Amino acid sequence: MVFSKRKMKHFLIIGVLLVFGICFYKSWSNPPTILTNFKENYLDNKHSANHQHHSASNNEQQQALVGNEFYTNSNDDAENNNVNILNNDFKNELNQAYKRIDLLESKIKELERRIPKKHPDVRFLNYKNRKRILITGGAGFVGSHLVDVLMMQGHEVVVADNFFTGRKRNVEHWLGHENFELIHHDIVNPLFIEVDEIYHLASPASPPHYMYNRVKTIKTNTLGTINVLGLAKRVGAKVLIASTSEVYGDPTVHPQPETYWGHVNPIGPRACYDEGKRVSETLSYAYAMQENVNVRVARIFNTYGPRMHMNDGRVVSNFILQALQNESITIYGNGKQTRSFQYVSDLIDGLISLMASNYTQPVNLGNPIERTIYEFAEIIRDLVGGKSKIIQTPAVEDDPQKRKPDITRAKKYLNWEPRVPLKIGLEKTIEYFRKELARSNHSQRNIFIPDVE
Ligand SMILES: O=c1ccn([C@@H]2O[C@H](COP(=O)(O)OP(=O)(O)O[C@H]3OC[C@@H](O)[C@H](O)[C@H]3O)[C@@H](O)[C@H]2O)c(=O)[nH]1
Repeated sequence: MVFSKRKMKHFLIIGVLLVFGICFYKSWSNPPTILTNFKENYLDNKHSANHQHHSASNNEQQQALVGNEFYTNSNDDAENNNVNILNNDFKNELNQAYKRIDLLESKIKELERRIPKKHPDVRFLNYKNRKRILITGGAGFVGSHLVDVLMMQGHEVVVADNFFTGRKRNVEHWLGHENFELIHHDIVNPLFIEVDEIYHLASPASPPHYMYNRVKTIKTNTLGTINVLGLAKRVGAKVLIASTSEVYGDPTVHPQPETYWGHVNPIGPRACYDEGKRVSETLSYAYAMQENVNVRVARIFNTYGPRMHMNDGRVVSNFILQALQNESITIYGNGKQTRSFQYVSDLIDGLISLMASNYTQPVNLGNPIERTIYEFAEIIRDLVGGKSKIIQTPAVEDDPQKRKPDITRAKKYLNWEPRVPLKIGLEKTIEYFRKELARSNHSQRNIFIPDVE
């Protein structure tokens, strides 16, 4: 049988209408559970709302329809329970989603705070006056403050750091600046770059840090210094070696002038650092005499200030953190041992003056105002204003009993002396640690591990 095109079209339309009709009838007479509930309850509620609550506003009626009561009016308990569970699950999920959004927002805010809005305005130096300066350990406490000053002066600064005690955070405000470069490099391995000056600060400096891996501390101060002096020799750079008051050991001369040869235990727990620095000085003068390398040696005394590590372990950070948290302030030994503390900005001025000078012998850089460790604990407790007790714990081995720099040389050849009073410097440092504590408590609370798949 042959149908015309027109008839075929009619059959097709009738067929489609039939299929739709059957589907519609089925879904209305036997709809899924939730639809059934909705249909019945909607009609029931509408009916009772019309008859019993004529005065209720439209708003109230709507709330009755969409709220929990909507489901509790159902006759089918099992279905009703299922719907309640679904409803609670949905609410829980929604609450969790809100919490996650809150956490994400606080995380984003924290990240935004860390993105520098704009680099600090540095001075412009012309090609003739601008130097390319390498700072080993430039992401550390002292190094990063030196970076700031040299960058502000308009120089090009290259930081090489292995981030053992240094932190990217200390220099992150310079990342992306055209005059700044950060290299993840351990100076125990040679470095081949072109520079005019080198500040060699790379080495852990706090006793617990330098004792943590003694062999590595010796390598850094011997092989590391050889690599720096070799680089200086190759490219004709001037180099400043960061030495330490620890080269005087537990001194028998007081205060300590640079001419004093020291009193060091070569096999004691501090030897990796103090003997390491003594070899570092020896290497510097060997390269100066034999290879004509232009060296400067700074003997740095106890220094404190912002950007010290929370886990630094030295007396200033320990006492401040203990006082801020109302914990006991722990003195190692009887507290009669002395130290002289300089603020970090004074040290940076001294380092830059020494590099710029023609003076090639070692120079002490430190604050000559001496205090016992017990006095120091009291000063910090009073400045912080807490109620910490001051307690004594066992003395540490080979702890130098007296230390105070003779700064006659620095005054004479560098025209340098410390300017920041202890109280002012400590207040800035306390403020820094207060913020660090708040920050670490905050980030501990907000540890966020996304579980989105
Ligand atoms: O919690 C503490 C920490 C330290 N101390 C004492 O405080 C004094 C200073 O100790 P630090 O650990 O701060 O530093 P030290 O003077 O021993 O060594 C420092 O010397 C000069 C720098 O070159 C070095 O950075 C560092 O080695 C020591 O007598 C130490 O025993 C405490 O009584 N309690």
